[in-house]
Amino acid sequence: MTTESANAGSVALKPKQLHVAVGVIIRDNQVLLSLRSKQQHQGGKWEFPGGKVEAGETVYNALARELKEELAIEVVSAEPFMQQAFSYPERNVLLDIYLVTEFTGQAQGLEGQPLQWASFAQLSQLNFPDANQPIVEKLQQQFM
Ligand SMILES: Nc1nc2c([nH]c(=O)n2[C@H]2C[C@H](O)[C@@H](COP(=O)(O)OP(=O)(O)OP(=O)(O)O)O2)c(=O)[nH]1
Ligand SMILES: [Mg+2]
Repeated sequence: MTTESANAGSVALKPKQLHVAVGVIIRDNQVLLSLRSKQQHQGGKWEFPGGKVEAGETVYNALARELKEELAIEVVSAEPFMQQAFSYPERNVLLDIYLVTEFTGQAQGLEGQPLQWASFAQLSQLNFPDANQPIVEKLQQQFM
């Protein structure tokens, strides 16, 4: 059930929360990042690839679908890492973050987006959406 339908009919509607499946794709101690296009929300910033969970979809399935659509990779193995809620002035997000520890295929920016592999230390130097700060910190604590 989406947040919206769960709240349908209630008096005080909660702000809409967008559920997002996010993949921290790790290979050889590096993480795959994708540049959000200028037209997107939080455009021009680096992201961990992923996208919105659709109605009736598991987070894992959403993650696998998005990584195939955006990067042409097939998830073989992924595990939950953390959840991060964040309120931007214009929307509330719930990031459902998975570690993608095994995948097949060579990552390409299928939507024309630049990609880069970054070390865990390099993550501190890059511009991410504000919601990502705790994710970067936890990754650095765990993997550096
Ligand atoms: N994928 C991703 N989204 C993030 C991250 N950090 C962060 O705040 N977000 C936010 C930005 C967006 O508001 C939302 C993701 O939505 P999106 O619009 O990119 O989702 P999508 O891939 O389904 O995109 P679209 O087809 O609607 O263009 O989550 C992140 O690291 N990765
Ligand atoms: Mg996306």
